[in-house]
Amino acid sequence: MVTDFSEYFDGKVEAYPYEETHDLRTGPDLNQALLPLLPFVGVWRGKGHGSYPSVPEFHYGQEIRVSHDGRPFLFYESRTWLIDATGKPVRPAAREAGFFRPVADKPDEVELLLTHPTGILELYVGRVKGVQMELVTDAVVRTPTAKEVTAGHRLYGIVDRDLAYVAEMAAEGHPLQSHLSAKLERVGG
Ligand code: HEM
Repeated sequence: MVTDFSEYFDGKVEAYPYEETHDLRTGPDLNQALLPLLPFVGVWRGKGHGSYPSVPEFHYGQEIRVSHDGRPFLFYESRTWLIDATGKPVRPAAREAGFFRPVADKPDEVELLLTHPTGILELYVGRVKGVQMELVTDAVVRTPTAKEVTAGHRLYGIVDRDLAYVAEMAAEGHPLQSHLSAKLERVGG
């Protein structure tokens, strides 16, 4: 095993040299394969509402960023925070990040790899129809300490220029059912 790396370091490295953007007016051209997913590129912010049989109803704020670097995939990240009845932040909540991958030669098909800091990895496959995207889990992988999430289903759509979605999950012995719904405004891109 190599333990002396000095021979690999022959000077300073510049910052990452390629541009990434959530704004279609700047940066690299959008890869042609991403055209069906174009409406989702941007920065989105809004409020959502959640529930589950074992969980009291909650409200949350959310920011989603969907960006590209010219290659045929989208980077996706979402941060959420619980809010009270007046909209005041209560605490940070779920966070997730991943990649949307269009399927070559099948413009209406998409794959999504999504990771959660709660020890869960979700692999979604889905379809894009106009400004709607429906995704179902093909696999869910969990660390030994994660909650028992076994399936997910998400429907995203552009509604009146906003990004709206509903998300269902099967977890902790409960069948697939609603956990989240939200509507987010475009705030960037
Ligand atoms: C907008 C994003 C989300 C928000 C704001 C949110 C919020 C919550 C809240 C407040 C709870 C109650 C327990 C707690 O306070 O932590 C909860 C429970 C839970 N959430 Fe979420 N969640 C989100 C997304 C997700 C996602 C994407 C998954 C699965 C991949 C997930 C899986 C779970 C599970 C397994 C539980 C526990 C259910 C049980 O114990 O029966 N959540 N969530």
